[in-house]
Amino acid sequence: MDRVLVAYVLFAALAVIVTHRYVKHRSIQHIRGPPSPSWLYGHSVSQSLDAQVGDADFARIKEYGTAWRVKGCLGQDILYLADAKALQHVFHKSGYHYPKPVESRQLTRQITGEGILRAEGPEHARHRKIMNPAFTAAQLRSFIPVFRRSAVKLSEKWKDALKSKLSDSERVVNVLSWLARTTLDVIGESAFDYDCGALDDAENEVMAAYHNMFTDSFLFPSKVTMLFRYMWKFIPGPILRFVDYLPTRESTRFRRTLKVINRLAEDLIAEKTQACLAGKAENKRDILSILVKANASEDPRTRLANHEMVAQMSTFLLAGHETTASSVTWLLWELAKHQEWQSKLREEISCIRDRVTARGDADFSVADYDAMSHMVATMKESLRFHPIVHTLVRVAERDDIIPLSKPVVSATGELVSEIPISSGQYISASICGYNRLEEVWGDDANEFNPARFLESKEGQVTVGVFANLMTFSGGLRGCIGWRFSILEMQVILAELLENFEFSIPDDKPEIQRLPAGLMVPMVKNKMQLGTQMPLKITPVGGLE
Ligand code: HEM
Repeated sequence: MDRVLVAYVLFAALAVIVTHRYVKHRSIQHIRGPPSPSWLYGHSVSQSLDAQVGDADFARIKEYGTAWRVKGCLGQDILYLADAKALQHVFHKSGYHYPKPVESRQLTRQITGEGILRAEGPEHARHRKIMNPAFTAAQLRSFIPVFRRSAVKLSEKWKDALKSKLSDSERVVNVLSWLARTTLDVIGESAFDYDCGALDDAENEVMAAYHNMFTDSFLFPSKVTMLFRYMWKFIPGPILRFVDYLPTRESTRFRRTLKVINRLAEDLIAEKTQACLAGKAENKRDILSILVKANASEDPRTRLANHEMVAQMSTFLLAGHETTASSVTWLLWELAKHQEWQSKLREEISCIRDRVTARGDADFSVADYDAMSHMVATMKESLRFHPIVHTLVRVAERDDIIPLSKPVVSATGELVSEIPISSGQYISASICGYNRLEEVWGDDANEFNPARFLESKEGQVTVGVFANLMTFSGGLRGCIGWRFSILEMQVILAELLENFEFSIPDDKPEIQRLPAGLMVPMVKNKMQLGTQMPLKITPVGGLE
């Protein structure tokens, strides 16, 4: 039965594709790109097996320039862009005319429900308007004690563990897993005023629901999965929803996760709504209380429905914990390799600590964290070097012309400084590619060098929300949580670097950047152990 259905869907899709190609008028055939290894799968298989995320894009930029053509399934042409002006056009200047394609929206719905990440156009604007009050500077400042509590707790857990671990090999910890537990506790408390308890219990329900979710569902998809996802664009929306219930690897995993998260979110929303109605939520600063209040004061026609509020919460839990944890993880790895920068950062933190003590304060303020200029520069450099969302996919809603900052050479040898495209054209924004462009970041763009961010950057085309990187994306769909994440990273890093030294373990594990939805670290030949970043930690000042 399943096979007959798949054959039917394949046939119908083929008919639509052929017709669509036939009437398509703006071809991007003149844009150069690597030869396709297979008509059926294009480059999808090789890309999903990337040993190091980004390497294929870096090589293509060298060969073809900052715009190139890659083949998807069934001969689909995908336009890859790393060019600053092109990205500015797509993400900043085109409003909602480059929505997310059906495949991304379907997967996002399965992971988070009908929340902001999936919404488009006026629906997205409505979500964003109600969520914005939860991300003001004043609101974020109020989260500092929450960030600090979890960072200090992590630090204490490590100190306790180290007391009994005296050999070098025993002092190696998987920093990614510890940081994911830390950031989950942070987002639980700041978003819901709820203690996820992840640092106290690695097996707790919420942590277990998310554990390895990206690798279980996105890493190394099968060829059938790739073809199946490609077909989604030809399936009417109401029918596509049935994908949620299929017994596939990813759908099963998403259902399991969302069931746990939705139950928790529903209980908490009911609790907060009651508190709000009873006038008991005035002093509450958590994101959910703010959303409930903002939603209550909205015109009923523009309010978020209950299922959208639930989806918002699963979005925060998901978008707000592994992202920051992974980014801090990559940064600590770089510091373990660049000991000179690590020492510099520690000296800087110590200097500011003296200033804080001299003025009689117990802890750093936002201004103190911002005064740690080497730390901020290192964060920018690490986010540039390791963008955990390495690619963003969009589809043109109408015919358009995409401008380029730097012309590319066409297949017939002409210089192309703008690319006409048809509605329906798939665009892949190479975030990792843009973040490494020599014309934007300098000749040493492929080296880790935080010093580049100590100098002011002038004349760049505006692209991203933070340090002009594409790491948090940009424009009206840029990451709403970027300031939250930056402040959280500052607090965690200051705490950890003040208390621990990080170094590469003696067996020098080879770290791979793998494409599992997010860019995840794994150790070569130890993939069965899941995502990990083993680093050796030593208390500052040595072991007691
Ligand atoms: C280093 C950490 C983070 C990175 C690299 C990151 C990156 C991104 C990127 C690239 C997008 C655009 C996604 C797309 O267009 O499909 C995005 C959107 C989003 N992020 Fe983040 N993010 C981070 C942390 C956070 C945190 C801490 C939160 C919440 C507290 C958050 C909440 C969101 C939300 C709600 C969206 C959807 C925004 C919209 O569509 O309007 N993110 N993020």
